[in-house]
Amino acid sequence: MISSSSSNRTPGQCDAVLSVGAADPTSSATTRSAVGPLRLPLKNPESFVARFNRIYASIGLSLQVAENSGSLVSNLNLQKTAMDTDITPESLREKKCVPCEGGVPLISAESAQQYLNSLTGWTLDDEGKTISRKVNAGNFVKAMAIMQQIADLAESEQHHPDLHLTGYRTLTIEMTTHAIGGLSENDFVVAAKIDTLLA
Ligand SMILES: C[C@H](O)[C@H](O)[C@H]1CNC2=NC(N)=NC(=O)C2=N1
Repeated sequence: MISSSSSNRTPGQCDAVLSVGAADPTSSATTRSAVGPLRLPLKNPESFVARFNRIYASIGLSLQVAENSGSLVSNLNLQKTAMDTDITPESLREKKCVPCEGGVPLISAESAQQYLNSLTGWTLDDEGKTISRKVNAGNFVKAMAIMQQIADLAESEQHHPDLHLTGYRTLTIEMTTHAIGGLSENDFVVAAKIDTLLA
């Protein structure tokens, strides 16, 4: 039975480790992983995790959810060290967004800070749910052209920013994952690719 350990959690929320390249996220063979809270469906959370692992095993992904609080803490610390060294502008640009209608890991504000180190000019909002970058495009026509480039990128990734053009040339780009009401790795992947567009 999957249970969430802490009383301030919303229903269905647990700690989870998502690994690439190893079935056992605590194994030294694990090369890449992301950790953080995950909101599970309230009905049949076990079958959600089992189905996730069946579907994504073919591309080396595995999801592990904490059964209780204590045991995962040391694993999380171990994974966090591995994850911090994995995030680079290059590694983010190489990734492709994961189709998302919920069920992707939510990235904590603390992990978001690690990701931000690989981006240019992006800031995290106070709630830790959105990252944004403000750009002076020079003039209105250039701002519109940048918006179109970002739109093409977002379509190819199937992950979309909120774009605000104000004061005729100031573009504010916001990334959040609407399906989970916060940040997922998709936001940082698109942000890194936008950085390349703007460089
Ligand atoms: C299936 C498809 O990936 C989803 O509907 C996408 C589309 N683009 C999206 N973009 C963003 N920013 N958040 C989402 O949750 C989202 N959902």
